[in-house]
Amino acid sequence: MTGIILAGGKSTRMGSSKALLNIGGKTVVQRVIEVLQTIFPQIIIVANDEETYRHLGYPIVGDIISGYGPLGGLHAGLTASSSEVNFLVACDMPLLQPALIRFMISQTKDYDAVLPKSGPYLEPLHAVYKRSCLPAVEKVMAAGRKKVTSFFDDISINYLEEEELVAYGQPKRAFLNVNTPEDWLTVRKLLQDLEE
Ligand SMILES: Nc1nc2c(ncn2[C@@H]2O[C@H](COP(=O)(O)OP(=O)(O)OP(=O)(O)O)[C@@H](O)[C@H]2O)c(=O)[nH]1
Repeated sequence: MTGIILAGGKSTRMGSSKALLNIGGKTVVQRVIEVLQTIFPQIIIVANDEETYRHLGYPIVGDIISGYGPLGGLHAGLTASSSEVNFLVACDMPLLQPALIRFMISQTKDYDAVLPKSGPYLEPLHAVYKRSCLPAVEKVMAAGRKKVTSFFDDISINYLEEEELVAYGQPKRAFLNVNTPEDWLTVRKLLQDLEE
């Protein structure tokens, strides 16, 4: 199994790289890696500025087709991966929970993807995608479609409701991501409280 970290974004709303925000001596992306390391023998970082992430010591691949946002990152990650089962995660989710991820992985049988829900919302950047998704991803990208969900009609998906997920952790907290300086204030406080 492989953990694929998406780190090819622009962090426009934050104004500086979200992945490199530091709290307690650890950056946000280091916190993502710390959790993935406990589960995945392989980790791939999909980023377009290799230098920023080289210090982390994991393989870095760039988008093969740029300008497609997280969908392009998924495409590059699945193409580089040698695993059937892949967990895709954004680089800005520092509160990941291993038990939740393990549960999601255990639900992959007979499906191309496992998508958790938070209330009515899908969490496509905290989801399992098998390599079997690649043809569908390539097809929508060839048609110029950029939404990360645009290939979902062409694959089989196991949707996991929040009610199922709460047995394995606190999904709302695990899905928290840091888009703006205000988000960072909230998440940083949460991390501080958890680590006190
Ligand atoms: N590989 C890759 N990852 C991307 C790309 N765009 C966004 N991501 C990643 O996808 C996740 C979600 O990205 P967003 O928060 O929607 O976008 P962002 O560009 O990082 O931030 P904003 O500029 O503020 O919208 C983050 O982990 C990003 O690093 C891309 O074009 N390629």
